[in-house]
Amino acid sequence: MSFFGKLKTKLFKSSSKLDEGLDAIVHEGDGEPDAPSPSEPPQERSEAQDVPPTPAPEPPQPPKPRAEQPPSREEPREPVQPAIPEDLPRTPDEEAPARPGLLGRLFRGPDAAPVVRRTLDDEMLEQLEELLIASDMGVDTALRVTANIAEGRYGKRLSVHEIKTLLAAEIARIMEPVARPLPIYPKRPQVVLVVGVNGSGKTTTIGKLASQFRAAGKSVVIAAGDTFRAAAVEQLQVWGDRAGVPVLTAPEGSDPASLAFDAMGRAQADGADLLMIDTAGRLQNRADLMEELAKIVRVIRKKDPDAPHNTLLVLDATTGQNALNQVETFRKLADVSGLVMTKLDGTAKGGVLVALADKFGLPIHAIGVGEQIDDLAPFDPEEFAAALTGLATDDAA
Ligand SMILES: Nc1nc2c(ncn2[C@@H]2O[C@H](COP(=O)(O)OP(=O)(O)OP(=O)(O)O)[C@@H](O)[C@H]2O)c(=O)[nH]1
Repeated sequence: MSFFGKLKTKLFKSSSKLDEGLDAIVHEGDGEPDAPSPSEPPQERSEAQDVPPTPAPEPPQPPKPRAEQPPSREEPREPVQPAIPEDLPRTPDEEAPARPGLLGRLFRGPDAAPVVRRTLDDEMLEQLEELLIASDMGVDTALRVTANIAEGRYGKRLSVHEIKTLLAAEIARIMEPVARPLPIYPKRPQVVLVVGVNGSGKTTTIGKLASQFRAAGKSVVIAAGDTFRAAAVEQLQVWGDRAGVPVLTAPEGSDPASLAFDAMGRAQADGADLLMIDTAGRLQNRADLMEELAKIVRVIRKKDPDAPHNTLLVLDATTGQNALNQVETFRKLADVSGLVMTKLDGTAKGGVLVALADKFGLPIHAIGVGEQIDDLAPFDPEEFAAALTGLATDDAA
């Protein structure tokens, strides 16, 4: 509940864009209110025959007590479900599902507005495609999603809620295979190399992950491998202090590979569970960066031939389609094993995550939904799809 509520709130911009767009599309066409039949509840209950057959609809949940209702945008903070793997200790309330209940939707009251529907035709499909492309889903993904929505429904009359339900199901289907927490191996230390352009949120993500692993009883060491930016090192130290994790640093301008080697030695000597290595993100000189990353990998392999065990690429959601280029670039620079998408809060570009999943199929380990230490959550496709399409907002109404 808590995470769903927060994501819903945080993804407000993305969902409102799709929300408003879908609303406009349905109302713009031949959208006519359906005559309410005596047996039909006032809101959109006839959708059941049109919602996609897979994935299966969520079972109805009882209505939540008032205190658990999603927060208003003004409400300051709400705990986010940790992004670390599920076999690590969790607090009980994290398991709570968050689907608003069928009853909640049924009991909207007799005064609810009549349902407006529009016939699904070429023009409407084109408008849907454009809307999805404008939401940063990318052309290929937008076309495929729209085609899937249209299949078997061409000529049928659909309401906004029905389209959102179909869209959310399509998005969740694309995202399902990539939603995987950071794998944890029995190997000690498990070395996690963190790469990404400057400002993407690497430092913050390392701090958040370190904090979550610490809270789960794991010992963590951080290496401040961006030795060219004193500010980056300082920032990492602040995050390390917050998380209660040692941060190994080296003088400005010194060789990051040498720091990584020392950090590996320290992590081994300490019996640390995890070593997270921050790296520089200067894409201006790709050859240098590639050599730097390759050297880090070479030296840590002297101590463990299997290291790094994970190479996390941190991407900033607010860069939209540019995130796709960054994945392509960093896959050439390093053996990227998974993604973390930051800054999904307050951006209208969340759709890029769908394009990334569709195009690369790389695991999405976690998403950043804020600047605070607990603002890193596991990636849940259904919650994300509901939040992105505005379905969550509907349900909460
Ligand atoms: N709103 C929001 N801000 C974030 C999130 N993650 C990181 N930030 C902010 O993004 C900015 C850049 O984050 P950093 O962690 O410094 O990024 P970096 O990749 O380490 O950048 P360099 O140190 O320049 O290499 C900071 O102001 C963070 O507070 C997030 O999930 N949401």
